[in-house]
Amino acid sequence: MNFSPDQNELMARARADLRMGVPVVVDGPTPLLAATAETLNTDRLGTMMALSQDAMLVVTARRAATLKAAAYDGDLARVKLPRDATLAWVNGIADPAGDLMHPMKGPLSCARGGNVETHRFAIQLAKAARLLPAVVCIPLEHALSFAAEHNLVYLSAHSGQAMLDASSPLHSVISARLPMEVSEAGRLHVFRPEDGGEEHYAIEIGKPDRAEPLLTRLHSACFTGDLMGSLKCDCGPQLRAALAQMGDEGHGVLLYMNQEGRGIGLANKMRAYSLQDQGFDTVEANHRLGFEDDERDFRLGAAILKSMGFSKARLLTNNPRKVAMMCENGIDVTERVPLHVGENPHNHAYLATKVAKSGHLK
Ligand SMILES: Nc1nc2c(ncn2[C@@H]2O[C@H](COP(=O)(O)OP(=O)(O)OP(=O)(O)O)[C@@H](O)[C@H]2O)c(=O)[nH]1
Ligand SMILES: [Zn+2]
Repeated sequence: MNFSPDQNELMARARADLRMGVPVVVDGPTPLLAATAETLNTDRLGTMMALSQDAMLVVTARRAATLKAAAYDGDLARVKLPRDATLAWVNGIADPAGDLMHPMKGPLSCARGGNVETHRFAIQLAKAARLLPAVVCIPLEHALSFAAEHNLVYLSAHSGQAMLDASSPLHSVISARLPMEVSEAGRLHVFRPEDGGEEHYAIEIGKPDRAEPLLTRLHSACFTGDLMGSLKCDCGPQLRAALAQMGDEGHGVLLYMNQEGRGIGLANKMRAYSLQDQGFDTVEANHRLGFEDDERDFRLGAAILKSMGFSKARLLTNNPRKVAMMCENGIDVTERVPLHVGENPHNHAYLATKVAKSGHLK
C-alpha cells in the first residue's frame, strides 16, 4: 500500500505552497529552489540570498520587454539579484503596478547560457497557481535531500512540464436538475480535473440529440461581467444571450469554464484593469504583467462535450480560436453562431481591441 502523493498530486501541493509563499524544489538539469515573487516574504528572500550568491528573478520575455531586460533564453529572462536586493526591489521587477511611477529599474543584468528547463517549469507553475509569472530562484546541489530536510515539495521539471502540457483528464462528479428562467428543463453537470485544479460546469438545456450538431457556448468565467454587471466587457450579456437562445431553441449546452481573466485569475485580471486605467489596452496589460494575451486551455471544453456524448457543435462565439481548438480536439463545428451583444461606451475600445489584436470576428 502506498499513500505517497504522485507527481500530479505534488503539483497541486506545489501550487498551493507557492500561493502561500513557501518555496518548492524543482529538479532537472539545473536543480532550483523556487519561490514566487508575489508571495515571498522578507525572511525567506533573505534566507535564499544567504544560501547562494546566484539568486535570480526569472520573468517571462513579455515582462522583460517592458523592463528592457535581455531575454537571452528566448521566452524567459533571468535577472540577477543584486546583493542588496530587497523584497520591494523584487516586487518592482515582478509587478508592473509601479512601472510608470518608477520607470528606471535598471540596469538589469541577466544570465545567459546553460539549461533553463527548470526555470521555465517554475514560471509555468507560477502561472498555473494564478500568480504573477516571476520566480525567485537559487541553484541547489542536492535537490532531493534539501527538499526532505526542509519538508518542501520536490518536483521533476521534465515530468511536471509534460503534465502541464497534457491538460488534466476531467471526470464527471454529479449532475442535477436545475430549473432556470430560460428553461425549466435545465441540468447542471460538475466536472473535476484529476490535478486538483478548478472544477468546470456544463449547463444542459433540454435533451439535446447526441447525433445532431449541438448549440453550444464555451464561456470563460468573468466574475465582474457575469455576476457584477461590469460594463468593461461583454461577458454578462453574452452569457445571458447564449442561455436565452438555448431556451428558445429548447436545447443546448453552455460550458462554464473557470478560467477567469482568460486564464490568469481574478487578481491578475484586476492588475490588468489597473494598467488599463493607466492607458494600456487589454492585450498590452496582459503582456506587461508577463502573460500571453490568452492563457486559456480550450481543450477542456471539447473534452467535456465528448464525455457527454457530443461530437458536433454549432458554436456561439466571435473567437475563431475557440472554433479551431474545438475542431482540433474532436468536435466538428458545423456552424459558428455570432454572439454580438452588450456593446456600450465603456467596453467599445475593449471589443475593438479584440477584433484588431486577438482575431475576433465582427
Ligand atoms: N486578462 C483579461 N481578461 C479579461 C479582460 N476582460 C475580460 N476578460 C476575460 O476574458 C474572458 C472572456 O471570455 P469569453 O467571452 O468566453 O471569450 P472570448 O475570447 O471573448 O470569445 P467569445 O466571447 O466567445 O467571442 C473571461 O475569462 C473574462 O474574465 C481583460 O481586460 N483582461
Ligand atoms: Zn468579462
